[in-house]
Amino acid sequence: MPDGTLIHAPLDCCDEEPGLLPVAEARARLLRGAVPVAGDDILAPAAAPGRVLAAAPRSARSLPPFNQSAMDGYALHAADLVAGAAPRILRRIAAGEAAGPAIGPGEAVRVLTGAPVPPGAAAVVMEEHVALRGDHVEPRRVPRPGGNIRRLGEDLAAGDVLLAPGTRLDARHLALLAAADVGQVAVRRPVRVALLSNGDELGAAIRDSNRPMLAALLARPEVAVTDLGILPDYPAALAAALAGAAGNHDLILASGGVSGSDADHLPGALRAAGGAVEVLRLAQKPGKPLAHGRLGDALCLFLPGNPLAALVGFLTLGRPLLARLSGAAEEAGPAPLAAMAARGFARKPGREEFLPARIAGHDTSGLPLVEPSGPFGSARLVPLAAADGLLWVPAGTEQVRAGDALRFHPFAASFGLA
Ligand SMILES: Nc1nc2c(c(=O)[nH]1)N[C@H]1C(S)=C(S)[C@@H](COP(=O)(O)OP(=O)(O)OC[C@H]3O[C@@H](n4cnc5c(N)ncnc54)[C@H](O)[C@@H]3O)O[C@H]1N2
Ligand code: MOO
Repeated sequence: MPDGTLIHAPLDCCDEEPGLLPVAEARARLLRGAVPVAGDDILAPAAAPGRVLAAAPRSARSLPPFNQSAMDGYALHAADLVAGAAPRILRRIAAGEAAGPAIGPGEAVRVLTGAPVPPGAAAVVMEEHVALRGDHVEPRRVPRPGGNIRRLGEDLAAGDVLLAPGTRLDARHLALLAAADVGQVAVRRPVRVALLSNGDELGAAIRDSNRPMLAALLARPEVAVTDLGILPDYPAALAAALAGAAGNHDLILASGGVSGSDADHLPGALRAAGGAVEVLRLAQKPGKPLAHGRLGDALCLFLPGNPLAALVGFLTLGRPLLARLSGAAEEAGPAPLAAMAARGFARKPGREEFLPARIAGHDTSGLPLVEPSGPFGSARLVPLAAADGLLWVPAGTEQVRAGDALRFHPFAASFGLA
């Protein structure tokens, strides 16, 4: 855990600065102090998309709930699964109707997709594969035993576990829960996040772009946000706001005022409020300065002020931290896609880099060809808005050449951005 110490690495250089912390190590440190929120909500599944399961729901029924026809056709007895058979059609069963009595040799039943097949039926022959002669059916293609019948319980037995705790419920899970007749699920209560921006300049000379960006990133069913607005560069006011928020939030998320200058007050304010804080300098570009800590039961994550740096810090560290707090099983997020550099560019080695990039085309195998969407700058929002995702460049790379294999985080797939 952070111990209240402010760590100031030397500021005399930038990308070659020694001792920068790898992002993976920073993520591990943040997650070490984070446990899922305690407390469940009991909800109807339809009210719970996006929420994280706290307990494993069990199926209230077997699936399929009875032997069911998978096709429009004719249910046949095992004795009639031979060439030349011509059983008599006894009746018709549609989906939702009762199966009725058993059939014997020489007997068939007209069945529609989803209908129960009668006892004694060994297979269903599709209607396209028969000839009808009066009230007799002649299979032209003999189905294999069991053919076109979905067997009772072949997918699930009543009482089976449907989903693991930690599952973030999405449309697929809602369909399964509905089919299995699950009326209620236990989900973790939302993670309570207090969001603030820090800086005297905000709202006047500079508009606050980080708060709406972070609020949009936090606008998810498993998160409940309190917007604390813009707080001034006044340590006592900052400390009071942090102390006030800590009592009833799981996470205080801020941006600005972390890089350690005489105008950066957030880490000091957290200490003054009685919290523990660790200021990090990450081998990440953008998003080098960052602080994290704890005040009472609330975790704190202070992102850098430059908007692109705040975004990258949120995506690489804030997202996994929120996932941990929410109890979600997936923490690292999806792996980046394989991509290829559409053109070359030089860079300073030393920090792994997340560059706003666009997909310029695809190679013959479908691999995306990506290139920076504009000049880089951690305060530049225009190339970010024009990007399709973030291109990831390893820390050691000095020169990217056209055709180089790269990794690319599409905004939608990797970060859930619309
Ligand atoms: N001497 C050094 N200066 C800086 C370093 C460094 O290592 N040595 N690091 C630079 C890097 S990298 C970043 S990123 C920033 C981070 O600074 P802070 O987190 O302390 O943020 P501020 O100084 O408060 O603001 C930086 C920049 O961002 C603007 N800002 C702040 N909040 C918002 C907001 N909510 N919406 C829009 N813009 C915001 C602020 O006005 C500043 O322009 O430090 C570098 N400096
Ligand atoms: O790394 Mo800063 O975070 O470049 O903007």
